[in-house]
Amino acid sequence: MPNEVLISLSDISKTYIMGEVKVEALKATSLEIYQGELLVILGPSGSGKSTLLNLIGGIDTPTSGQMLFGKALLSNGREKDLTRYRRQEVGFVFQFYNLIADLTAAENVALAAELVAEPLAVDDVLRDVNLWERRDHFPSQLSGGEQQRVAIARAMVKSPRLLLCDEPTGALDFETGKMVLRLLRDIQKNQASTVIIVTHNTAIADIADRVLRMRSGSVAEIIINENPLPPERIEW
Ligand SMILES: Nc1ncnc2c1ncn2[C@@H]1O[C@H](COP(=O)(O)OP(=O)(O)OP(=O)(O)O)[C@@H](O)[C@H]1O
Repeated sequence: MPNEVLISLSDISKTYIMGEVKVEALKATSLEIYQGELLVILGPSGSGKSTLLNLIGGIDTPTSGQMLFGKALLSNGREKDLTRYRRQEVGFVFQFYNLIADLTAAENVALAAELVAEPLAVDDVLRDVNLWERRDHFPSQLSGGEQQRVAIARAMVKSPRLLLCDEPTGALDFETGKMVLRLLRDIQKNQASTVIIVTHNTAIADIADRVLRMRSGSVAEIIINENPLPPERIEW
C-alpha cells in the first residue's frame, strides 16, 4: 500500500442552497488520498459520492474546510490555482464519455494534450488503449467501450497525477466494463497515478486498494483490501 499523501481534506463540507432548501451534500469530512492508490467510493444514490469526487477534482469548491494537493492549498478561493490544478494534475472519466462529437478519436485526445505543458504523445496513448486502428473514427462510429477508451486516453494524455472516474463502467456491458477496469488498473500501476472510481457497483470494490463507503453525506467507513482482485476475476 503506498502511503505518500497526495491530497488531504480537512473538515471539508459542501452545502447546496436552493431557495429555502439547504442540502448538506457533504458533511465535515476529513480524508487522505495516497499517491498511486486505487480507491473505490461506494454508496447509495444521493450519499455524496459525486460531490466528493467533484471537490477532489476541483470542479466544485467546498463551502468550508481545507484541501491540500501535496503542500499546495487548493481551498484558498483563488480560481487561477484551481484551474491550473484541474488542467495539469487531474484527468476525468465520466459514465457517458463526454467526447466532442465532431472530432475524431485522435482529435479528442489531441485537444486535451494542448492543455498541459508536457503531454504524452497522442499516438502512444491511442496505442496503449488499443485504439490505434480507430483513431480517425468519430465517436458515433465507435462502440460504448471504444468511446470510453477514447475518454480514458483523453484523460491519460495529460499524464495526470490523479484520474477521477464517475461510474466509468455504468453504461457498459460486463465484459467491456471489466476491460475498462483492467485499463484503469494498468494506468494506476504503470504511471503510478492515483485512480479514484465512484460506483454503485459493489463488485468493483474487490479491485481496490481501499474502499470508501459514503452514507448521507459522510464517510461511513474505509476498508483496506490487502489482496485486491485483478479486474478479470470480479463478477457482477
Ligand atoms: N448542484 C447541486 N445543486 C443542488 N443539490 C445538489 C447538487 N449536486 C448534488 N446535490 C445534492 O447533493 C446530494 C448528494 O448528491 P451526489 O450527486 O453527490 O450523490 P451521489 O452519491 O453521487 O448520487 P448518485 O449515485 O445518484 O449519483 C443529493 O441530495 C443531491 O440532490
